[in-house]
Amino acid sequence: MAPVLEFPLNVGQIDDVQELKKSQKTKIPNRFVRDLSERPMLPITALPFSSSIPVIDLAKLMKGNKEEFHYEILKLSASCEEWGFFQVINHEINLDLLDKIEKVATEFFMLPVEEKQKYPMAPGTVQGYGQAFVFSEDQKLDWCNMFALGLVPHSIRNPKLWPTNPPMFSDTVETYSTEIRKLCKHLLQFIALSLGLNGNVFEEMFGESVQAIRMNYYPACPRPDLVLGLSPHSDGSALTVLQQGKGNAVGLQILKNNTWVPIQPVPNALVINIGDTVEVLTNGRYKSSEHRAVTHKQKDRLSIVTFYAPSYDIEIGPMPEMVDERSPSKYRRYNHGEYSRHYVTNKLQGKKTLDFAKIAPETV
Ligand SMILES: COC(=O)C(/C=C/C1=C(C)CCCC1(C)C)=C/O[C@H]1C=C(C)C(=O)O1
Ligand SMILES: O=C(O)CCC(=O)C(=O)O
Ligand SMILES: [Fe+2]
Repeated sequence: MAPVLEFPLNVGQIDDVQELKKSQKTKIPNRFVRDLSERPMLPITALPFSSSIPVIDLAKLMKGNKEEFHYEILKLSASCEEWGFFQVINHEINLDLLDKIEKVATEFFMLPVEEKQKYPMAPGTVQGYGQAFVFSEDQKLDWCNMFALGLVPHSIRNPKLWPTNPPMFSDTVETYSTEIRKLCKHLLQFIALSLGLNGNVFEEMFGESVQAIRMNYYPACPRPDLVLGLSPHSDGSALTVLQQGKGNAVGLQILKNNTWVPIQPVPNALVINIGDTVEVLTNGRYKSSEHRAVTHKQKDRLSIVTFYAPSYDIEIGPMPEMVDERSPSKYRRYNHGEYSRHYVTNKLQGKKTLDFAKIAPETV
C-alpha cells in the first residue's frame, strides 16, 4: 500500500534550506517565520529538566544479573510512562556503523542540490529528498532538508529514490537498518516485559513490521528564534530510533508539563521514543510524546531517524490486559494501514493525528 494523496496539491514554492543558507541572506523568508505562539524560546540549552531523560543500559537487560535486570526494567517502565522517551547505551550496534551512516548521510546532504533533486519527494508523499507533510501554499515550512526511504517490506521501496551517490550510501543504509531492526525487536521485548506481558507479544502481533528511515539536515539559521527545524508532532510508529550527529548542536525538544525540554545527547547513545501505536496498544499508559526540533545560529545538525511500525494489515487497539474498569478503553480499534495513510496525509500538528484513534478526543 502506498500512502499517497490522490489529487494534485498546490504546495507553493518549497525552498531548499541549504541553498537559502548559501545565499548568505540574513532575512528569513516569510514562509519559515513561525507565528508568535509557535516560536522557540532561546537559549535552548540550559532548562531545568535538560538532563532528566532516562538512560537505559541495554547490557543490563540482555545479560545483567537479576537485580540489574529488575532495576533497569523499572527504569524503562518509568521512562515510557513519564517521558515516552529514553536514551539507550550498550545497544550492541557497532559504533563504526553509527559513524558510517552519519558520514554517508552528511555526504549526501553536501551534494549539489541538482544531484539531490534527482530523488525528489513528490508533494503529498514521504519518500525522497525535500520536505514532507506540506499540503498547502500557506503552510509554514520547517528549517530542514529531509531524505526518507521506505525499507521493509520491500513492497514500500521505490528503487528510483535510492541514491547511487555517495557510492556507499545504499549499502550502508541496508546494514544500518538491519542492525536497528534487531534493536527495535529487543526493545519491544523489554517494553512488553516492563508491562508485565509476554516478551513476544508485540512481535507476534506486528507481522512483518514496516520500517522506514528519515535523515533530517538542519542548517544553522541566522534567526533560530523565528523558525522551527521540525514542527511539533508525535511519531505514528510503534517505536522510533533517533541518532543525533556527533558534535552537533542540541536540537531535539520534548513537550513535558507544557515545557519544551531539550535532550542533551549522550555519547554513543541512541534516543528511543514511543510512537502512537504503543500508546494505543497500552491504552495510554506509555506515552507517545510530542516533540520538535529547533535550530542553532552557528551549527548545522543531522539526525537519522528509524520508524518501526506494525504491518499495514494488522488491526490495532488497546490490549485487553491494559483495559479494566478503572482504565476503560480510550482508543478504538482500527487498521494500521489506515492510520498510516491518515498520518502521512496530514500536516504535523502536535498529537492531533492520534485523534483518529481516540474514542473521546477531548478527554484523553
Ligand atoms: C514523522 O514521521 C515520518 O516521516 C514517518 C514516515 C514513515 C514512512 C516513510 C518515510 C516511508 C514509508 C512509509 C512510512 C509511513 C512508514 C513516520 O512513520 C511512522 C508513521 C506511521 C503511521 C508509521 O507507520 O510510521
Ligand atoms: O531531528 C530530531 O531530533 C527530531 C526528528 C524527529 O522527530 C522525526 O524525524 O520524527
Ligand atoms: Fe519525530
